[in-house]
Amino acid sequence: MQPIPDVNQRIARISAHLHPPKYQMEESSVLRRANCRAKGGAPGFRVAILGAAGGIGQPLAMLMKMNPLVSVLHLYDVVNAPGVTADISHMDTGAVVRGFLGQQQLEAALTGMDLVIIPAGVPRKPGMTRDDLFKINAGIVKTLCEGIAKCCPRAIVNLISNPVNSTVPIAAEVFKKAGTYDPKRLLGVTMLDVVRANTFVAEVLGLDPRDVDVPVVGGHAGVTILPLLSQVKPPSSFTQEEINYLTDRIQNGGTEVVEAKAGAGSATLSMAYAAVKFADACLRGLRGDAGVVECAFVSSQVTELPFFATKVRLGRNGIDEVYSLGPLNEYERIGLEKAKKELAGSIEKGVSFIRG
Ligand SMILES: NC(=O)c1ccc[n+]([C@@H]2O[C@H](COP(=O)([O-])OP(=O)(O)OC[C@H]3O[C@@H](n4cnc5c(N)ncnc54)[C@H](O)[C@@H]3O)[C@@H](O)[C@H]2O)c1
Ligand SMILES: O=C(O)C[C@H](O)C(=O)O
Repeated sequence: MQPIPDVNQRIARISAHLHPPKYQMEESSVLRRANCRAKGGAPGFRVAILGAAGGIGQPLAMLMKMNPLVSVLHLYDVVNAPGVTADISHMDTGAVVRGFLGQQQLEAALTGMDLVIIPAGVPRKPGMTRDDLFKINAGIVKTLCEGIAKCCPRAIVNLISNPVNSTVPIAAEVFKKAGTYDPKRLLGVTMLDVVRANTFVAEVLGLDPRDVDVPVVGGHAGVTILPLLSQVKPPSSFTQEEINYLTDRIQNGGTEVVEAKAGAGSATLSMAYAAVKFADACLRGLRGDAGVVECAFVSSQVTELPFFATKVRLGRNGIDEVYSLGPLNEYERIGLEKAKKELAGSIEKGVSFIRG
């Protein structure tokens, strides 16, 4: 007996859903939502994660799917984006999730985005510096930023890929070349240094880390990571031994994780937590919340260097204000000179990569 036509159509539809064409995740997920009358268009921001299938990208995607400020979440990677997208999309939170695989889907992933978070690129192995990642990650960041300049030039960009001290200048140069550069919208993510500093200082002081605020300035590698222990809140005093221990541990927190993972990568879970904390601050700023202040590596006139990490106030257009360093003690002034020396070279390396 011939099946009646509308049963045939239903079978075809179900079969298409069970066996979606490999490179058409976007179309198949739109179809599925249409058929199920999924509710889209909830108020909120559109966020893309580039490198979403990686060690940072996956927990970051999960945490962003849980963020009530996010209405649309685009997950882009050159591998495994379909699996991560299918998995995350089953979470019963508001954001609509769409996956994008490979360079040919980059533009679709970026179009219309308010915030783009970039954890794409290779991580360190024991014995490597972050600068050793430049060779591979510089090109990745360049390509992704060219896509941003073309498809969502007004998006806020949170750049995680290392070496941050060079990749942020690379991104700025790409945007300048495209005529889209807005220094208020490009932020290198140094939040993990603050998260670590809060944790380690709280341990020493015997406090809850949630009650501690440590400004960390400079950049995101070794001596360029400069915790300002004289400005810790609540106001606290430390012995010289505690200052040496804390400064060293905060500056080498990344290496501590790289060594403990013994070849299996660098910080991913604490980084995803830090990235979400920072992205949430950017989204609250975009929403118009007052007094949203976090540390980030940004275009700056605080020192003679063109980029520097300090506290910044986030608003509807990205960075509303870059704060000065505040009073430093002698130990911090010496640290600042060391940090600036190394930062100058890393920034120049990023700029030259684009300018040639
Ligand atoms: N800023 C920070 O505080 C901080 C902290 C931790 C790690 N990181 C850096 O973040 C980066 C990612 O770390 P991870 O542990 O997630 O690495 P990972 O290797 O686990 O994941 C990286 C992901 O990027 C993807 N990728 C590679 N090339 C791409 C491209 N052209 N377009 C899109 N995606 C691409 C890979 O497929 C992979 O899924 C590293 O450079 C690491 O050093 C920065
Ligand atoms: O240390 C690394 O290479 C990753 C990251 O920059 C970190 O600080 O954990």
